[in-house]
Amino acid sequence: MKRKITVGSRDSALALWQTRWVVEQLQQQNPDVTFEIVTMKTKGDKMLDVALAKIGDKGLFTKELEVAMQCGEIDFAVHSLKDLPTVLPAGLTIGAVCQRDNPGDALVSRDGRKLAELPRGARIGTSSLRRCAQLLNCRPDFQPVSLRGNLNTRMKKLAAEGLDAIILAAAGLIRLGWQDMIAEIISFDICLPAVGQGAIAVECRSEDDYILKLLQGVEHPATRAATNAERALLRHLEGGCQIPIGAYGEVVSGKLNLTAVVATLDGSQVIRAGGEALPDQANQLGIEVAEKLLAMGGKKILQQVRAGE
Ligand SMILES: NCc1[nH]cc(CCC(=O)O)c1CC(=O)O
Repeated sequence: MKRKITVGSRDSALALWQTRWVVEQLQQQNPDVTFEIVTMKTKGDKMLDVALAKIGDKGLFTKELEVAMQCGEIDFAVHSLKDLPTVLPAGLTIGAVCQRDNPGDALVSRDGRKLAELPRGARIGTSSLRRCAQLLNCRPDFQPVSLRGNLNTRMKKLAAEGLDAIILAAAGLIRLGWQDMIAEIISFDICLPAVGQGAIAVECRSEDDYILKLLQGVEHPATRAATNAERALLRHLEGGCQIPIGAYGEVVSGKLNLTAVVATLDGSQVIRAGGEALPDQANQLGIEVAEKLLAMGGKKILQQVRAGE
C-alpha cells in the first residue's frame, strides 16, 4: 500500500510555489509515497484591506493550517518562515527549515531606478514597519504608502497608484520568476530583513516521527542555525510585527553571525547590534544580541512603540 500524505498550503501563488517545491523534492526522495496538496485561506488572506501591523494577530497566515494539522486533516504545512510566529501552538514543531533563498528586500521601481536615484519625496509602497523605519532613517524625505495584498496585487498597485517604488521580499519575486523587476536588492547596511525572510519552513506534529524523519530530506542545517538565532532574538524582544525589528543570521566558515536592528516607527532612531557564536549556540546568540539591543536603547524604543499602540 502506498502511503498518502496530505500537505497544507495557503492558496497564493507564492505559497503554492513553495509547497510544490517542497513536495517535489520529497517525492523524488520517496517514490513510494503519494502527496496531496490541500489549500486553505487564512485570516491574513481574507483581510486584505487592513494593514498587517493593525491586525497584529500572531499566526495570521498560519493558524487555519495549524488547526487542520492538530485535527489530523493534514500531515504537514509549508510556510514562509517569516510568517510563522516565534512560539508555535502546543503539539506542533518546525520539522524542516529549507535552504534560504536571497534573504534581502528588493526595490521594484516604475522606471527601474535604484534607491539613490529616487526623487526627493518619492512615494514608496510598503506596509512593513521594519522596511519603513529603516528606509526613513536613510531617506527621511520618502513618503511611505501602505500596501497590502499578494504579490500580483502589489505589483499592480505600483502603476495604478502612481508610486515611485515598492519594496518586496526578493525571495518571493525570484520564486515567481519576477527577478527582472528588481531594480536593486537593498543593502543590509540600509535595511536588515525580517526574521526568517527568504526561508521556507515545514511545520508538523511534534510526535509524528514518520513525518519528522521524512522532512529531514529538505532540512538545511546552516539555514536552521541562522534562523534559530533570528527567531530567538525576536522571541526575546517579543517584537511581533508591531515593532520595527530586523535580523540576519548567516553561517560563514563554520561560525554563526547575527546582526539585528530595532528602530522607532519614524526611523529617527535605529539601533544595531551583532554577535558571533558556534551554530549550535544559535538560541543563546539570539538572546545575547537581543540583550545588547535592549541595553543600547532598544528597551526605551520598545516601551515607546508599545505605549503608542
Ligand atoms: N509578508 C508576506 C510574505 N511572507 C513571505 C514573503 C516572501 C517570501 C519569503 O520571505 O520567504 C512575503 C512577501 C513579502 O514580504 O514581500
